[in-house]
Amino acid sequence: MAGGPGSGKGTQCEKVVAKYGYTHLSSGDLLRAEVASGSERGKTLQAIMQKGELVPLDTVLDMIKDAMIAKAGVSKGFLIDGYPREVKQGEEFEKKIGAPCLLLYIDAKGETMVKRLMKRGETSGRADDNEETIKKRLDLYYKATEPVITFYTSRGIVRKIDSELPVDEVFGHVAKAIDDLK
Ligand SMILES: Nc1ncnc2c1ncn2[C@@H]1O[C@H](COP(=O)(O)OP(=O)(O)O)[C@@H](O)[C@H]1O
Ligand SMILES: Nc1ncnc2c1ncn2[C@H]1C[C@H](O)[C@@H](COP(=O)(O)OP(=O)(O)O)O1
Ligand SMILES: [Mg+2]
Repeated sequence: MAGGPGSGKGTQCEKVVAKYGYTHLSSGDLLRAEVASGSERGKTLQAIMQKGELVPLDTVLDMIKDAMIAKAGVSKGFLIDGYPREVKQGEEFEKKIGAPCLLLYIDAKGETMVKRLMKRGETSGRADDNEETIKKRLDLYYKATEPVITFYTSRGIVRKIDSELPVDEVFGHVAKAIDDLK
């Protein structure tokens, strides 16, 4: 699942898991867990995330790969949230793991994403949900992540979902895209 910061990826992933039972792997959650562990590596990651930048490709890909291996025997399928964030990440994923069958592109306007993140920041406790970092994350999204969507569009696996709608309506479209796979 791809989309800008605050577009609603996490919200939709939770609903997909409830309905389909896929294994949800969020690169952001994996990174925040490493930060919460208090490790040296976590400290380095925290500094990068607080600035709204991308962490090194190898770090995040290794984390996803390890999480996938841990669940490989019992998973009904993997729902990956927040990865790839740049074309190179997609290429490396395919070399090391495999090709995705569907890319759900959760699309909201820039101003909507900013509003949602400012609101989320009131309670999230996330170091990156502040005005300055949000702006940087959004810029980086347009620069680095939108090309990922173009790349997979040329493969014919992208389903673009309008995320300006209420959560349940967005989910209706997400579920339709997943059901169309079957
Ligand atoms: N369709 C929607 N309409 C209104 N608010 C939404 C919608 N989807 C998500 N939100 C809210 O926007 C914020 C960001 O959503 P989240 O799922 O955390 O996005 P992401 O994981 O893409 O950053 C959350 O506070 C969430 O409750
Ligand atoms: N695939 C990836 N590559 C590099 N950095 C990543 C990454 N996924 C997450 N990060 C880092 C940088 C992001 O700004 C931060 C938060 O990610 P996130 O939780 O997926 O954000 P959001 O759900 O708000 O879009 O973690
Ligand atoms: Mg999220």
